[in-house]
Amino acid sequence: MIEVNGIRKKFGRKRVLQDVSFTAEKGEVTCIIGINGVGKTTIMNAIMNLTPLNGGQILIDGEKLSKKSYEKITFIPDAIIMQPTMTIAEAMQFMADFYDSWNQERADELLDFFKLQAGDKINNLSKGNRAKVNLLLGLALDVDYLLMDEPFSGIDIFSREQIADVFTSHLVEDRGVIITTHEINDIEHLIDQAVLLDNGEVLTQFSCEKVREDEGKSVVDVMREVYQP
Ligand SMILES: Nc1ncnc2c1ncn2[C@@H]1O[C@H](COP(=O)(O)OP(=O)(O)OP(=O)(O)O)[C@@H](O)[C@H]1O
Repeated sequence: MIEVNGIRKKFGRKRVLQDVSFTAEKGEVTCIIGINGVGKTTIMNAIMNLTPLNGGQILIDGEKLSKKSYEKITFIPDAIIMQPTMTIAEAMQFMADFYDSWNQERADELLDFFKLQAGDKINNLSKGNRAKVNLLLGLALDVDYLLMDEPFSGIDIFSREQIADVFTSHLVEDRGVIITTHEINDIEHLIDQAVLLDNGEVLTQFSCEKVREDEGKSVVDVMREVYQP
């Protein structure tokens, strides 16, 4: 489990995270929801230990963040970081050379799943296919937790559906996934836990299935109540 306990972050005088706490379990997709600029990326960076905090702490499976955390967790940014002149096969080879946790079998399966051609140059791919390659490179790592910043942003409906399908497939399996979004509509069906952020604070965290079953509400219904009381 990833436990975010009361984290605080200031940039200069600006308080971006006031007191943020939530948990993300293995085998679940946890979605951090909030408008632009609310601090979602800052939270992801904090979990990856890429930004110093002004308070609070983050535990992964009960342990404080350290270099060892990177064996358990990976961050999939919202844009591909590979050289655009590389082919998909070259990008996969680069990852295989760099990461011990690279799982070639899963990478080949993902290539198939997303109907990508290994010989295609990243430069020549559509935005949707680039997003799929980006996801492939992250999902092919054998790590327990995957962090993704806005994986559906600016992608056409068909690519979005294919990307959504991977979350419910064995390719994500029992791993823990944290995604951020400011646009919940298309992905509501694949998230297990929702964390609603505003003004640098978590307004509420809830199980989407539980509110659906107990109260007959969708995530958007809860968002309306919380953001527009
Ligand atoms: N390195 C930085 N220096 C100064 N301010 C920063 C820095 N990084 C982020 N901020 C500010 O912190 C706030 C939160 O930024 P963050 O990128 O975490 O928001 P976000 O919720 O991910 O936004 P978006 O949905 O637009 O990606 C913003 O007001 C941003 O301008």
